Amino acid sequence: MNNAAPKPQRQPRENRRNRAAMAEDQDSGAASNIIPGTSPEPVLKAANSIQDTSIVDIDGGALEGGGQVLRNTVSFSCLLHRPVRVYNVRAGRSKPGLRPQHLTGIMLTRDVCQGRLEGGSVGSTEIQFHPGNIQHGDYTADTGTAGSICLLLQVAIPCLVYADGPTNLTLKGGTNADMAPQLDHMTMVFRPIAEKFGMKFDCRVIRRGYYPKGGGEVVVTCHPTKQLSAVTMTDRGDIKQIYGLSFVAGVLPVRVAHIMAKVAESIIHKEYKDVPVNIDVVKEVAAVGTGTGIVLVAETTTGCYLGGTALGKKGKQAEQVGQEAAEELINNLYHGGCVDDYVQDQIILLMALAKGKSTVRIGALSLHTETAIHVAKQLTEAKFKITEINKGATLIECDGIGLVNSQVGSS
Ligand SMILES: Nc1ncnc2c1ncn2[C@@H]1O[C@H](COP(=O)(O)OP(=O)(O)OP(=O)(O)O)[C@@H](O)[C@H]1O
Repeated sequence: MNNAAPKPQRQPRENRRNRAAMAEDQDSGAASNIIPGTSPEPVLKAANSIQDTSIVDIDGGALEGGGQVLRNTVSFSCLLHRPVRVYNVRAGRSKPGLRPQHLTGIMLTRDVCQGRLEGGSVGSTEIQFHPGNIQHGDYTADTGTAGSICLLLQVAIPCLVYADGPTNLTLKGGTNADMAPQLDHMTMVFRPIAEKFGMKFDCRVIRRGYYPKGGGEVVVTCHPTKQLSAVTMTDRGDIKQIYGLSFVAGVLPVRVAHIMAKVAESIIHKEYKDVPVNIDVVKEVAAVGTGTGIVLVAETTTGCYLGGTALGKKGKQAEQVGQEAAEELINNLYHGGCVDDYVQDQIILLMALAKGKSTVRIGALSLHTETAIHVAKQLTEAKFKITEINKGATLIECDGIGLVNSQVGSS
C-alpha cells in the first residue's frame, strides 16, 4: 500500500473561504420558519449539573467572527444552563448579523431546551439566549432558503445528546451547500468520529436541496447518552480504502457525475496507486433544483475518516469539481492528522464536554478551531493545550469537563 505523502500544495483554508466569499451565504433573505414540536412528557431534571445563572458576554466577532461562534456559544449555553449574550454577531463577515440559517439554528435550539431568545431576527447583531431544560420530542426547522441543514445540526445535535430521550429533527434547507459541510461529509466523515465520543445520530434524506432554492429535507434522529467519552486519535495509520459519492440532480445528465468521479479517481491513483477507490455515481431523483457535487472519504487502518469535497456550479467544469475534491482529500492526508481540516473545529465542543483527556492530531490549526477553543474556554472549565509537532501538524489536548446527562440512566 503506498501511503507516501504527496507534494504539499495546501492553500490556507481561510483563503479558500475568501475565494468563495461571493457566495457569502446560502441565505437569499427569505424568513426562517420554526415549528416547535411536541414533547410528550415534561422534563423533571436539569440536563446537567452546572446551574450558573449569571449572563456571560461573548464577542461574536472574535477571531473567525462567523456563525460558528454563535452556534458553539448557544450549544454550550443550552448544555450548561448558562444564559449568554452574544454581541457583534458575525462581525467578521461582509454582511454581519444573523442570516436566516443562523437564526433558524438558534431558534431550533431554543425550542429543544424550552428556552428564551432575545434579539432573534434576521440582521440582528446582538442576541440573548436563556436556556431551559433539554427535552426530547419531534422538532421541525426550516431555513426557508438554501441555508445549510448541517449547520442547523451543528448547533442542535450536541444539545440533544443531553436530552431525556431520542429526538427526531425534521430539517429543511440546503443539503449540499457551499461554506458548510455537505450532508454526506457530515454522515460519512463527521459522524463516525463523533460516535467515538459517544454522540450518535442517524440521518434519513427525504429530498436533496441545492442553492439557490433549498427545499431539501432530512430527518435526523438523535440519541441521548449519559456522558461523552474522551478520545485519543494520534495515529492516522495507513489508508485502507477511499470511497465516496459523485452526484447530479435536476437537469444535469449523469455523465457529469461520471466525469467528476473519474477525474477524482485518477488523481487519487497517482498518489495512492494501491489503495482501492470506489466512488458511487448517483442521479438524485428526490431533489429540488439542480445541483452537483462530490464527497470523498479516506478510511484508515486506525479508524480515522478524512474527507475531500467539492460542489459544482454554473460555468464550472465537472473536471474541476472532481479535481478540487481529490486535491482537498490528498492535502488532508498529506498533513498526517487524524481528522480533516473541517472536522477539527467541529470536535472541539465534544472534547470540551467529554469526560477525561482527549488527544487529537490534526494538520495546521485553523482559525475556526482556534475560535471554537476560544469559545469553549470562555464557557467551560475545559483545559486545552496546543502543540505544534512540526510545520503543518498539531496536537490538540483537552481535559474535558465530563458533563453528565442526569436525565438518562447509564447507557
Ligand atoms: N467544505 C466543507 N466541508 C465540511 N465542513 C465545512 C466546509 N466548509 C465549512 N465547513 C464547516 O462549516 C462551519 C462554518 O462555520 P462559519 O463560522 O464559517 O459559519 P457559517 O455559519 O457558515 O456562517 P458565516 O461564515 O456566513 O458566518 C465550520 O464548522 C466549518 O468547519
